[in-house]
Amino acid sequence: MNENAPPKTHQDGQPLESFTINATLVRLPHLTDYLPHLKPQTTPLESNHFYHPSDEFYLSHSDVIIRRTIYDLSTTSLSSSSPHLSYPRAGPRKQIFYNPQNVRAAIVTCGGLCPGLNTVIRELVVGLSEEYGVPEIFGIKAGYRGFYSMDPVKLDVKMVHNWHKRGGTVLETSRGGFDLHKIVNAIEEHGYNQVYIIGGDGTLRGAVKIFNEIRHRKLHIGVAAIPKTVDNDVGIIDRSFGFQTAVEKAQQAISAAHVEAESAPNGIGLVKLMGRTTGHIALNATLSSRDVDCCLIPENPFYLEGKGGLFEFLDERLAQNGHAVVVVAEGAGQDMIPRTDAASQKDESGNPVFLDVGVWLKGELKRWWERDHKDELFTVKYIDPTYMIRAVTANATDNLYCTLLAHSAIHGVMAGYTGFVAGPINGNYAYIPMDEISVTKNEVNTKDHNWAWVRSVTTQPDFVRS
Ligand SMILES: Nc1ncnc2c1ncn2[C@@H]1O[C@H](COP(=O)(O)OP(=O)(O)OP(=O)(O)O)[C@@H](O)[C@H]1O
Ligand SMILES: O=P(O)(O)OC[C@H]1O[C@](O)(CO)[C@@H](O)[C@@H]1O
Ligand SMILES: [Mg+2]
Repeated sequence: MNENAPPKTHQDGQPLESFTINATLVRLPHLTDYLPHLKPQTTPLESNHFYHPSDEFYLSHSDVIIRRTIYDLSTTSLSSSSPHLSYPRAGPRKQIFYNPQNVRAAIVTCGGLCPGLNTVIRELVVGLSEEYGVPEIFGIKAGYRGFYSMDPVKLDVKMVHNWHKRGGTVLETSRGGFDLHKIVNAIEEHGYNQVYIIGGDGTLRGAVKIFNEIRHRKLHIGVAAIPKTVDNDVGIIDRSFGFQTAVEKAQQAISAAHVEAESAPNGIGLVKLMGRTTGHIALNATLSSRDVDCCLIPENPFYLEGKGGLFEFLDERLAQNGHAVVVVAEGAGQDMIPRTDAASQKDESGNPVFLDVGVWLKGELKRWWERDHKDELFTVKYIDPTYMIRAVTANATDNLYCTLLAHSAIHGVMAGYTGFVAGPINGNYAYIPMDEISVTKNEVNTKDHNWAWVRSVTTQPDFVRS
């Protein structure tokens, strides 16, 4: 028998040419779970003269998106134990669970800025007003705390018409201030019956609590979240909005670092990029730039001294090329930086406050050169673009993405779904239960091809001590 011959069957004995996946449909919470007498009505899209809905236009329970599309047939059991999950496909439903005329919608943005926030707000307002004829839409100011401590802003289509051309969030945002009972009481008191929450992992954890409390109180209020994180650290979805814009913006900093480094004897250009606990921005900016000699991310701890360390690598690179560019994600190397100020280790949301790895690394590089190469010229130019990569207008791709996210969320809430997140899975828009997505984390997989590609492009060490 030829052991190298390709197998004819996979693990379950099915022929490789045709196989069956046993997928489970993830159930989304629906208003009728706790309001069984709620009656549906026909969507106003039927009579919207811009639409000519056919049966294919509408989606139903049977339209699903399978989460996982990549399998190794020789090792994966397709039919049994581990469930292959599928999610409801996002889009308009023929039957909705609101009279749009009675909808009072609230929109809130929480956490850090991200390119595209204003586009999502704009499209929520435009979609609710123009597709469904919703008369009352309110913006909650300054994140979660705004529900109970500030007056809302009434939003209309005219007001938001050019918001997609602005960075930041016109509604303002903040960290901290999550008080569950005050928030849900305020939602009830203001009569909001649809709540759209735009935010990252922390925001999603808060949104789950809001949804659970609303369900506990059996209120006719739909809650949808739209995942926002410039770090791209939310799991399940393909990527988060604004991430690509941030990667694009980071190119300017890397190019400048490269020019500075090239223009000096033994020049090092050091760029710190956002990425609290994940290195997606640093990784993607490195791969798209190709000027980078070494990319340091939290998922792949590095060290400075000795064999296989950063200094040895840079020594060789400077000897070869006369310059080098290092990109470091803000969350990398934190365990090596001396920390003295115990008081400010958490921000208002409870996130760890990081020490400046760029400033620290610049100091370490200078100390190293002074120690080992005292008589040779050397310079480190440190560029920290921080907020410049996120406080910008979304690019065209992200603007389109934000538009589709907002419209997906509206269709889902109108259809009675609640406690869900709208997001793309394998290029198609799906509804994902909030509690499921809130516990996921999208980290850089240092075992996959992308990270190997970074290593082969930069030829940097793997920082595994031998
Ligand atoms: N576990 C939690 N339960 C309830 N609320 C939370 C929780 N974690 C964070 N929040 C609230 O969510 C809001 C945003 O959280 P955070 O500042 O962590 O930003 P984020 O949503 O993770 O976005 P990003 O990290 O992209 O800036 C804050 O108001 C915070 O108080
Ligand atoms: O200074 P702020 O607004 O708290 O935000 C900084 C953090 O927010 C993010 O942009 C998103 O989590 C991180 O990359 C960064 O650490
Ligand atoms: Mg976060």
